[in-house]
Amino acid sequence: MTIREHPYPTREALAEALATGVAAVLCGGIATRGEAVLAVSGGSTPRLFFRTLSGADIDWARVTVCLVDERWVPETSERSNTRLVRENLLVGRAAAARLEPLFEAGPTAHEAEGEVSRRLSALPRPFDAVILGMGNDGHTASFFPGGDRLAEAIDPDAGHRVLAIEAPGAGEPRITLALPFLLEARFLALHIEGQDKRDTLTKALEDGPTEAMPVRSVLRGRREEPLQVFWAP
Ligand SMILES: O=C1O[C@H](COP(=O)(O)O)[C@@H](O)[C@H](O)[C@H]1O
Repeated sequence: MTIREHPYPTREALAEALATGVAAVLCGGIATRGEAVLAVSGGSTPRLFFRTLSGADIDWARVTVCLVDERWVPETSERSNTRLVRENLLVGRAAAARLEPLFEAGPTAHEAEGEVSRRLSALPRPFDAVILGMGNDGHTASFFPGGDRLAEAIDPDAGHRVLAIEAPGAGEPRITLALPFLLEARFLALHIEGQDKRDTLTKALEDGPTEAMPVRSVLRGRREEPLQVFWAP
């Protein structure tokens, strides 16, 4: 896959640029399909981008937001990616958007996998925009090194599935969209900040097993359009 890099001098400038680009893609999706789907990552990096995007002039009532992965914790937990999205993206103008959460209260991630997969597979595809993050262990979404179902999750022929997954470095059980959901997106971005993540990306772009740095499944994935890498120190 071609990789196009967009370095910015500050995190604020990055958030503005990424939000402007994503807003344009969502408006395009609404114009052509009548609705748009945005899949975002959790963790700590996207907060400022979310806040910036939430003020964009979009017909948010026609936008569905989902996560690319979720930690299997309720929204009362500070670790909840859904909570991050609710508190930082689905505010202001973007409060009109519809959220399709990955977490379900009650069942385990494994038990919920079928139902969550059914809900996500019902969304219009390809998704208009998918924004990935990356950890310094080389994970993206919940494709963690050592994940018990990593091979299934990064299988390009996995189909539009959602998988429960556990890994030593993941903290808690996870649920993640499988690779095909990500690679087919109209706009696919990797959003990373800090020199450490730049160095991790440089390493991931070198030769080596995909399983050791699962972000390579995206970097090496089959896709016509480039992967847009947004980085700021
Ligand atoms: O656990 C997760 O981590 C990654 C990276 O998070 P960050 O805190 O380093 O920004 C994130 O992309 C993923 O969605 C999340 O579940």
